[in-house]
Amino acid sequence: MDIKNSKALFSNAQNFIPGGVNSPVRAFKAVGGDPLFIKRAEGAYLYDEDDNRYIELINSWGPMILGHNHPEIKEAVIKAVEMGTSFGTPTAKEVDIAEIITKMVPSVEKVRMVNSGTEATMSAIRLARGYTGRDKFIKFSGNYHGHGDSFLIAAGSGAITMGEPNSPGVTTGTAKDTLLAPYNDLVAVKELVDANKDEIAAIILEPVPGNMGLVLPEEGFLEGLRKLCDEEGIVLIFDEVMTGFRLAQGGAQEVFGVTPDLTTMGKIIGGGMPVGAYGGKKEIMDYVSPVGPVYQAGTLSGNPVAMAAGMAMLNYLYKHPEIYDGLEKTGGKLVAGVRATLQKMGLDYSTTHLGSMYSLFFTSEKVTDFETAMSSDTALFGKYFQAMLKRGVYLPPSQFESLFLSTALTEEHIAQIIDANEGALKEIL
Ligand SMILES: Cc1ncc(COP(=O)(O)O)c(C=O)c1O
Ligand SMILES: N[C@H](C=O)CCC(=O)O
Repeated sequence: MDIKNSKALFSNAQNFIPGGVNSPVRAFKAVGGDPLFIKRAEGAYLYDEDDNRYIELINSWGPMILGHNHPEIKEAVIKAVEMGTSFGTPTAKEVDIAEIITKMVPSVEKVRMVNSGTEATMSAIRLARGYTGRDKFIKFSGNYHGHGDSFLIAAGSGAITMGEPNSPGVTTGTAKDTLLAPYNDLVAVKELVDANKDEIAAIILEPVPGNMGLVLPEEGFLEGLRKLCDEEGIVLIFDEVMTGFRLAQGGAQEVFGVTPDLTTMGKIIGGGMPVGAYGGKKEIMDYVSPVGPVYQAGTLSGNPVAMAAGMAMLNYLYKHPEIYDGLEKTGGKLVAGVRATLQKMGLDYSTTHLGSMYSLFFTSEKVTDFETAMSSDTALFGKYFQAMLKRGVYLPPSQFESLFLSTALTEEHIAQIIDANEGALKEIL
């Protein structure tokens, strides 16, 4: 595969951008080789600067659930740009998007738009603290909530991939208020709550973590957290930046039937533009300024072009609920094919799957938390990644990221990915 243009760009980029990238995992450090510079994308494909074509299994880290350059989203963005790119005033589009979000995610009675998932989680924690008058919160090892200081403690995603789950630069003062529990371990959470009686403002979690690879909640875990939060006056925050509008219109909370107090959103909500949001019970959301005392603001929040993209995406998903069954079937076929190959080759690697999210872990342990995810052979994953890339399939460049499928994938693409998987495993083992 000729990637000389990508190589030249990466070499020059390193002169001006730390590591040559604007987000660490993109640098391919965990899988070796040079990152590909992407020129354009259409449907299920990415095209790099050397005009190589790849079947897409990241989809911009989740947002592109309808594949790339979907005509309805493209048209909405072009129309919005023609009206002006930013006003810094309220707009009709913000009301429309807030209304549709509350319809799709009924636990969200009021919502505030921000510019990224990171802003959404930072704001939600501040709100929970302001509302309860308590300082501490519980997060789960290997869950990732963006790069806010108080979340960069045993963080997943790029933080594990780069070997920095606890980032330097986070003060001891900040870190002391972040309490850590193992994901899926209700007993450990109860012990933490007992040891910090009346001091915990919130429990925040990815209800279905995708940032240590895909991990599923065990039966009763989410329900147990809900009950505990009710008993202890703790705000339960589902970080649905990844799972929101992806696992169902109403996200993981709809799939598992557990209702959080606050929800953080991002990715799909912006249709590919930089958008995040946090919302939930009216009573809590009315603590946000200018109604309440908890301050949060943003020059570009509710940006009209971003809102147009997000609205087109949400409208499409709202009108086409059948896509979720379709994505579940596509995911099911892909994972069945991969499992069949593993069985045929006598391999006991672990797979996880839910709807349009999927992971293959290079470990024989059942992956249920950070510790079991970390038992994966990351060097082998790196070889697998390169072998898949050579076969025209673009995976997330880290063992600790979920794969994301889109509606643009056809049966033929799935068959190609299953073949590539078999070829890649035969090459590396
Ligand atoms: C669950 C989750 N929360 C928060 C974030 C942060 O979002 P962003 O990268 O848009 O800041 C991400 C992804 O980065 C995420 O996957
Ligand atoms: N896993 C991260 C968000 O979901 C990936 C995005 C990034 O770190 O660039």
